[in-house]
Amino acid sequence: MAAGPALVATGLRKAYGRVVAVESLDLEVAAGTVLGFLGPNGAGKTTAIRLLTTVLAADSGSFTVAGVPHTRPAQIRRRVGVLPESAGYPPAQSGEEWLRYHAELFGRDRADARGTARRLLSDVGLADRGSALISAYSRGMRQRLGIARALVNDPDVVFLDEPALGLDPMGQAQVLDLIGRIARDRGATVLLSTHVLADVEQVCDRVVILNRGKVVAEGTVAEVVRKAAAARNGRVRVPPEQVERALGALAGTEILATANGRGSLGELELSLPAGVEVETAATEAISSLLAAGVPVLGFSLEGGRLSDAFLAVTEEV
Ligand SMILES: Nc1ncnc2c1ncn2[C@@H]1O[C@H](COP(=O)(O)OP(=O)(O)OP(=O)(O)O)[C@@H](O)[C@H]1O
Repeated sequence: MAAGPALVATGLRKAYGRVVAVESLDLEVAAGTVLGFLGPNGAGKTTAIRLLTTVLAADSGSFTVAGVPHTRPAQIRRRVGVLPESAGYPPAQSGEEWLRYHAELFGRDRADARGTARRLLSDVGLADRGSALISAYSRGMRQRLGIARALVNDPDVVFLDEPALGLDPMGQAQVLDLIGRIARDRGATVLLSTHVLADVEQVCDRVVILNRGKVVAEGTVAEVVRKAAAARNGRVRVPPEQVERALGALAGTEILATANGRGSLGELELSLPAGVEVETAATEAISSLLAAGVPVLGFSLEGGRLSDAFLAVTEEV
């Protein structure tokens, strides 16, 4: 594993004729990260992956993968693994034959290639199906075989373009588990392009959201949510006989509190006016309640979701 960031892109641009697919991509991804690479249809994700894996040449800009500059594409190809958006599989080969073939392409001798193929089949949960023809594999098995192929050269950076597309819930869970293990057990960096935001919340350390070929949000899931779609509503629970006193205490803060609905049970609904910073307001509300002698039995803010943040930064204006 190279020291330093796994991926760095600066001002990367690619146009297809008059369609600018990637306008100016700036990216820095620390080694070992599982990065969610998000964006609406046509945002430029697949094009960016093709650029970073040297399948396509950029119009301008520069990048490094595992410290290797884009001017050395052959060297980059040895350091990356790719599951393309629509991977093709030879139906008349077995999973093991196909993986062995790819291991040999990366220069392994026959015995080594066979060992690698068997180990990878086991890693992706296909150990007992290695000798079956790929044509007999389910879609989920094919996706896992495709991920195994992406790992055949023990890559530093693995690019997965929609790996769980079209899979049933069991297949999706297996692929997600596999992605987590690629980073944990191999120390590899994973760039995961997907539209399934719940998957991203589950496995990704960080996210990048692209829109119209540009990065429009970047950070941990929590950071992106906080910046783009922070919680604006919440609830506090106090002893029912303290509701009036609690309302009085909160009246002096920036949070708007009401005792609608479940007030008789001691539950107050809270809402934060636009522009009020969440952490500050929450701390102020709890301090005011405690200073007024009102016990706080529960306090929650309805967390903004990644999907809210995604819509906030990508919706058309
Ligand atoms: N080979 C091509 N020739 C012409 N235009 C292309 C080509 N490939 C992509 N485009 C255009 O470039 C833009 C970005 O496409 P790209 O496939 O990179 O987006 P994406 O974010 O991967 O989308 P999706 O989520 O739908 O897969 C789109 O407007 C698309 O129509």
